[in-house]
Amino acid sequence: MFVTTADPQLEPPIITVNTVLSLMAVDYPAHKLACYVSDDGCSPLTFYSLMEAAKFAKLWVPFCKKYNIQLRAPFRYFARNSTTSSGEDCSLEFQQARDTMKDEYEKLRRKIEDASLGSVPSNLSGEFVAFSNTERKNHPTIIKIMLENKGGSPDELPHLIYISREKQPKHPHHYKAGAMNVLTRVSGLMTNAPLMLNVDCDMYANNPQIVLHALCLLLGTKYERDCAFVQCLQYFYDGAKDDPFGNQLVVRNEYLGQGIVGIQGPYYEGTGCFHRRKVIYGSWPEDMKTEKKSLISNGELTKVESLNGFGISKQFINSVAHALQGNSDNPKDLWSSLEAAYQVSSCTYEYNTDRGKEIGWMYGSTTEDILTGLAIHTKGWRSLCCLPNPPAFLGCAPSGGPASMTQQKRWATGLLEILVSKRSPIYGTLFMNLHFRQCLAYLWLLTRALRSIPEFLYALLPAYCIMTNSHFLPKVRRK
Ligand SMILES: O=c1ccn([C@@H]2O[C@H](COP(=O)(O)OP(=O)(O)O[C@H]3O[C@H](CO)[C@@H](O)[C@H](O)[C@H]3O)[C@@H](O)[C@H]2O)c(=O)[nH]1
Ligand SMILES: [Mn+2]
Repeated sequence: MFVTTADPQLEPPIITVNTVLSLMAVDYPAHKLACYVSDDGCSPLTFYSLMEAAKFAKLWVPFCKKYNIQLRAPFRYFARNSTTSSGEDCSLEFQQARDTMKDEYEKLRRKIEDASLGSVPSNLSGEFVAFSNTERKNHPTIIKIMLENKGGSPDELPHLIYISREKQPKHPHHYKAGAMNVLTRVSGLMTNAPLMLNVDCDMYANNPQIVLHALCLLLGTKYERDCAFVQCLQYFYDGAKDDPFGNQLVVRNEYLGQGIVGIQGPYYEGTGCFHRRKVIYGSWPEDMKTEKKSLISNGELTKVESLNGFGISKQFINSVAHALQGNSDNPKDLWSSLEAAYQVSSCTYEYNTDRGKEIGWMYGSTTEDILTGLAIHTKGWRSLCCLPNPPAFLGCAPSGGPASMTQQKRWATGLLEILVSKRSPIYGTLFMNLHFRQCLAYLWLLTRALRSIPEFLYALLPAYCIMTNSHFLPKVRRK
């Protein structure tokens, strides 16, 4: 489970903390889960908040599981009116536990708030030493194992790991796609799960059974090739009524998103998505039939050319071999892979590899999600849509004009970049395995910026007609 955050000002740590808590508490055996938080802001505040959250999680997760709480992001759970909702335990014991939990959450919230007002921790010592003399865009890698699941007691929590990848002004960091690639490598070394869920820091898990739902889809298909990833369509909480800024993606989700399920499947939307690790490592659907035995012998990648893209870390390449073979090779403890994890998070690790071009999260567009999904569909993979009730994840859409406009501009630019790049869907249909109708669905999305011209002219038309006293619609005739 990957959570990305980039800026503690724009994305307040309390929101990230809630997302992490909701993920830590999902209904799934905890020793099979690990939560990795990527912090592109290299912020001691984010780290401090997570440290406090890890302590709170030890109370919160058992509480949620014991009383089968449905909403496991505390800020949303406690924001509802204080009377118990239907289906919830009414016993005195539960009420007391709930009140204690509310107090504890309030303490956590206050600590984080105080920390963001003052500069906490005031002296960067102890756990925080790594953050001294760091700048947002110029600092070495910081990896902190915050919780480790030793696989013993049933009450244990998933692993929780904090990563702030190395950044240097001279080296491109590729924004979120870069962060996702580092997360993929580090998690490959540490836990190497065959499936990866990624969410934005402001998207909490709203349905505690979501992992089970997604697994049913991923494992329920007859052939793996039928499903490269499972996308839970984006829904938002407290969105503005009637979506005046169009950023709740109603059309994309309700109509197009569900419509293309019948072709090759939904777009990858950047959040709320379960990916197969193999697919991210560049597997083709055909590989699933032949198992690609030649690539691997004794669990080691053999062909030199197949190493391209995975870099120089031997330990990482081994983990890739296991992932491609479908073996689980959970390393015994997280600490043993820490050194290699630092190596693969360096900003030069990807030089001379195919990362971002052939494998991993794709570089070259600010909407790396659509580009990555397109690259997967172009290889002939399908994807599936997961729409459980209640919705799987709920996110936060910008509620004001300027923020929405920045977001729309970024999306429009990113989509246009894909349209004119050599990875455009037209190329994918003509020369690769993208289905024709899927190509049309991508073109609808990618031409979004171009559509603004006729839309703008259409919007000007009424004003023009009023000024010139003409009309563009047929006149209603009255007798
Ligand atoms: O350098 C960066 C920039 C962003 N992010 C993270 O990426 C996510 C999405 O960024 P945001 O600025 O919030 O973009 P949105 O427009 O809200 O996100 C939508 O659009 C993005 C593509 O532009 C997708 O990646 C997202 O999943 C999708 O929800 C957030 O968790 C950020 O913390 C990073 O980790 N590093
Ligand atoms: Mn966002």
